Amino acid sequence: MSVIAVRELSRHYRVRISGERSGPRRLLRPRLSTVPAVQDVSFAVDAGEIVGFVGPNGAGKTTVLKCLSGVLHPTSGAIDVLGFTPHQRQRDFLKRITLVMGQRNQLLWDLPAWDSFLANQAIYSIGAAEFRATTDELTELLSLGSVLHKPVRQLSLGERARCELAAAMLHRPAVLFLDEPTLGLDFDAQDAVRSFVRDYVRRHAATVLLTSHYLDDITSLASRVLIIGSGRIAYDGALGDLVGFEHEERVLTVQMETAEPVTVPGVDSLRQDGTTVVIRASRAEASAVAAHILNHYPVRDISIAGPPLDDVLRKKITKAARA
Ligand SMILES: Nc1ncnc2c1ncn2[C@@H]1O[C@H](COP(=O)(O)OP(=O)(O)OP(=O)(O)O)[C@@H](O)[C@H]1O
Repeated sequence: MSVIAVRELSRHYRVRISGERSGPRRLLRPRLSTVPAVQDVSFAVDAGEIVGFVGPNGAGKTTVLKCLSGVLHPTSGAIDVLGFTPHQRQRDFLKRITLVMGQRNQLLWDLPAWDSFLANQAIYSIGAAEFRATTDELTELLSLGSVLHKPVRQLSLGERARCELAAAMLHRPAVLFLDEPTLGLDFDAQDAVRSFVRDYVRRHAATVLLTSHYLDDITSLASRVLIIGSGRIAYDGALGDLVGFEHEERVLTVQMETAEPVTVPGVDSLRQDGTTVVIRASRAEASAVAAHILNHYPVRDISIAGPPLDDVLRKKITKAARA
């Protein structure tokens, strides 16, 4: 059963064209043009799925997430989230979703995060027992501890990001729209956010739509990806299928006994660093390349693998950007 259903969603922005008129005419009757940010986007997400939503800058990801969370009204098309029409912003809808943006700013700067949590408790009418249980759970999952009681301005970026995430989750949403949740964080903080999302989904069977330019977020959390390019969906399917589909390339990593330079006839993509040789070859050529090296050079170890998932995804995103 779909928790999110989007049918032929389009969202345009009206923007002022600068420089075409001058003086009072420019202010009174500005010339406007239409930017089609998202066009005819359709997809559905089932309960408990984590779907990665990726694409180049300006492809329309944030616009779709804002439409799904009711911040923006679609220009045309239909959206259903948990049986609600998001732009109607019904209270029961808002209590079951969250939108987390990379540039977060819901915590009050001069106060401890705990005070903002209390404000959210009132906004979402969370009962005392539920608030205690949820804050205990979030404190454990996000390792918040003493951080909650220091003024937010004294926190590191990573500590602040974890508090912001917790603040956005106090009402235990069933659907999470996460827009660049690890933006600007160091590796440890990125890991903390990822394992939080994984655990939260497991505990609460939540549904997640996640955008990120850090492809590690996508490959470590999502089993399915939506790729958007120039406002249109370019791919919707399992991550595994994407790899299988594009997976024509093989990467041979060879550990040589000596640092003697290696050459393979007909192969351009060969990098050698001392005794380590890395060769990219087509799937059809890979075994012949391996045989050539084994026959002509002293080899300590050889492995053949597909390209890293990140590479496959990156290529697909670049292709979507050009389409
Ligand atoms: N308020 C706005 N007014 C006019 N145009 C806008 C507005 N917001 C977004 N756009 C345009 O709509 C398009 C899609 O923007 P959007 O922010 O949805 O992309 P994105 O995929 O989230 O990009 P990024 O990865 O850079 O965050 C872009 O061309 C952007 O310039």
